[in-house]
Amino acid sequence: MMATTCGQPGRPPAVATRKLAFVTVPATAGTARRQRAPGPAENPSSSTAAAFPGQLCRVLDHRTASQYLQQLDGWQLQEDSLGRLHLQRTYCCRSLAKALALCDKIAAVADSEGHHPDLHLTRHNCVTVSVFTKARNGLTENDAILASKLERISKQDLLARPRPRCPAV
Ligand SMILES: C[C@H](O)[C@H](O)[C@H]1CNC2=NC(N)=NC(=O)C2=N1
Repeated sequence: MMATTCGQPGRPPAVATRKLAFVTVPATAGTARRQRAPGPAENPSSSTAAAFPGQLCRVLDHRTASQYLQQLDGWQLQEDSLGRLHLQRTYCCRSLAKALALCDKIAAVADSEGHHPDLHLTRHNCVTVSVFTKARNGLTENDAILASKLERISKQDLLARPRPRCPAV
């Protein structure tokens, strides 16, 4: 099911569910309930596939965003030059080819979700992933869900091996 994104004319909300597929909405997120867009065969694995009319695509403040961050190991909150919050994480890979293979895996998840990160190749083998909702010019629940799904990508064969620690002298 083609994902829809924030800011599009919302279709009439269907059944609301509280717990998002991959992240738990912090209690302080208010009473906003996630509405799932009706669809011929709702794709449960594409949890950002729901239309987010109105409040559900509300921009998260720093405090709420920080609560999502507690469930996203390795991710950070970054503010860009326009003051917009992004979820950001850098993966360093074994080679440029492996970094591009990781980008390919990320792209497949993003395309299936209809929600996309910015990807930056740095230091020849590192991929910095930056996620925010462009249609809302800020961070929304969709971004936390996408980050959570990117964490589930199998990538151990692509990531740089941890450097052996020098034995204590
Ligand atoms: C038409 C298309 O679904 C929209 O442009 C989607 C594409 N992917 C997206 N990705 C992100 N991060 N934010 C968006 O607002 C967004 N909109």
